[in-house]
Amino acid sequence: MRRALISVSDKNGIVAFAKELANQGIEIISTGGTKRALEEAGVATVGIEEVTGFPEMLDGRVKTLHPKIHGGLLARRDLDSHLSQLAAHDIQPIDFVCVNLYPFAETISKPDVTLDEAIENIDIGGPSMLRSAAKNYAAVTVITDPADYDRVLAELKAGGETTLATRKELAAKVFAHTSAYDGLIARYLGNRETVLRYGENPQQQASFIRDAEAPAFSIAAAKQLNGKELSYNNIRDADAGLRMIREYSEPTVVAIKHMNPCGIGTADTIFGAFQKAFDADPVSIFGGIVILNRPVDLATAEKLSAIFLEIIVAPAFEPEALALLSKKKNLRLLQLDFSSQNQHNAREFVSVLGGYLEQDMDTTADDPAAWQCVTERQPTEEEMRALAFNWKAVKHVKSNAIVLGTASQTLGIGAGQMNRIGSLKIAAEQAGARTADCVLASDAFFPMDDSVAFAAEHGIRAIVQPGGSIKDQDSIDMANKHGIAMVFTGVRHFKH
Ligand SMILES: NC(=O)c1ncn([C@@H]2O[C@H](COP(=O)(O)O)[C@@H](O)[C@H]2O)c1NC=O
Repeated sequence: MRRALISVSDKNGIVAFAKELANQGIEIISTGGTKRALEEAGVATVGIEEVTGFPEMLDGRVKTLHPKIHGGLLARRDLDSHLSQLAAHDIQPIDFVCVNLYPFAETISKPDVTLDEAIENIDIGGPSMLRSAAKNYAAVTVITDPADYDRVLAELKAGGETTLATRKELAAKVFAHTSAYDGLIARYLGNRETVLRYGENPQQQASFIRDAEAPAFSIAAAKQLNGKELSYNNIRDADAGLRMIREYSEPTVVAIKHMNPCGIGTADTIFGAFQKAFDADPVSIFGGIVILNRPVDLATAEKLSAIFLEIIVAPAFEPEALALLSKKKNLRLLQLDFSSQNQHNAREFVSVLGGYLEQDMDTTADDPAAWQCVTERQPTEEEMRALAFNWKAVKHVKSNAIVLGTASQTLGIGAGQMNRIGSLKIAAEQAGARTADCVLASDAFFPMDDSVAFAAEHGIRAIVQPGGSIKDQDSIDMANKHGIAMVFTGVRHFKH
C-alpha cells in the first residue's frame, strides 16, 4: 500500500486533497494538528506516533524527526540493499510528502513579535522531510505548495502515479523554497533585514536586506549620525551617489536627485567642490542627497545647512560641522569609510516579471590614454581633462545620457530620454550660456550626426563617446566641419 505523510501549517485545501489521496487507496499519516483537521472532516489517518513509536515531544519540536520517517523517505527503491535495510528495521516506504512550513515570514512581519515567538516558528522537521523527499524524487512525490494539489491529483487519476518529470519539478520547487525560508531566518537572526516604513511609494511594503559581509564602502555599512530613518528611495539614491563618487579621487562633491547626479564638482578643497556641485544646478539640489569624499568642515557645513537636503554622506564630520548640521532633526547624516571605495567587484541583480537578471557591476576603469581621437583636431590638454571628468559622470546617468561640463564641474545633465538629442537639448538648456564652456560626454554612440551639429551650434568644442555606430563617419565629418575634437572610448556605459 502506498503511503502519504501530511503535515501542514496552512491547512487550506488539505481536506479535499487528502480525501482524494485516500480515494486512490493511499494511506495517510499525519501529525497532531493536521490529523485533527483531517479526522474532523472524516478522513482517516494514522498518527505519526504510531509510525515512529515515539510521542510528539518538546512542544512539537520533535514529531517527524525519526528514522522510521526519513528511512521511509530516503530509501532508494531500486537498491535491494536499501529495501532489505528497511525490512530489517520494520520501516515502510513513504511515497508522498505534503508539508508546508511554520509561517516564519508572517510571524516576523508582526510588529510586536518577540524573538522567542520567531524562534518557535522556525520549522525544523518540515524542511527535513521536504528535503529528504525531494532528494528521492525518483520515487517520492513532494508537495509544499497547495497550488500543486490539483495537478498531482490529476496525474494520479489519469495514470495512477505522478510522472518523473513532475516529481523532479516539485523537488526543485522544494529546494528553492527551503533555501528562501532559511535565507529569511539567517537575515532575521543576523539583524540584516530592516523593515522600511514603505517602498518607493507609501502603498508598497519594503525592507532593506544587507549582505552578511557588507563592504565598508556601502550604504549597508553606513553609520547614521543624525536624522530620520532612511527610506527606500533614500537608500537607492545614496547608493547611486556612492557609485558616482568612487570615480573621483580629488576632493569631490556629488549631488543626486532620483538616482541621477544633478551636479558634480571637484576642487582643491571640499568647500570649493561643494560650491561647484551646487552651482552646477542650484535648483535641482533642493531635497537631494549630497555626498562629499572629504571630511565636512564648518565652512562647508554652513553652506550645506543653508539648503534643504535629505541626506549628507561623508567620510567624517568635524565636531563643529556635526553640531551645526545636527540642529536639523530630520537631516540624515551618514558616515562611511571611503578608504575602501575601490574595493568593489560585486554582482548586481534586478528583478523582472518571472525572474531576475544578474550581471557584473560596470566597474571598468576608463583609461583616457587608450582613447582614440577620430577628428582632424586633437583635444587640448584642458579639453582632455574635461572629457575625462564628464565621461566619469555620464556613466552614472540614466540612458540616454549626455553630460556637459568643464574639467571640474558638470553644467548640464540630460538623463533618461528616449532619443539622444533629447537628452542633449535638456543638458544644453541646463548649462544655458555656459554651454560654450563645456565639453560633451555621451554614454553611447550617436546614431546620426544631429547631436554633433547641435553641439557645434552651441559652441561645444570637444566630445567623448564610445563610437561604434554605422554612421560614425557622419558624426566625424560633422565634427571636422566645425573644428570639434572628438574621441572614441570604445566602451559604452548604458544605464537602464
Ligand atoms: N518537529 C518536527 O519534527 C516537525 N515535523 C513537522 N513539523 C511541522 O509541523 C507543522 C504541522 O503541525 P501540525 O500537524 O501539528 O499542525 C508543519 O508545518 C510541519 O512542517 C515539525 N515542526 C517543526 O519543526
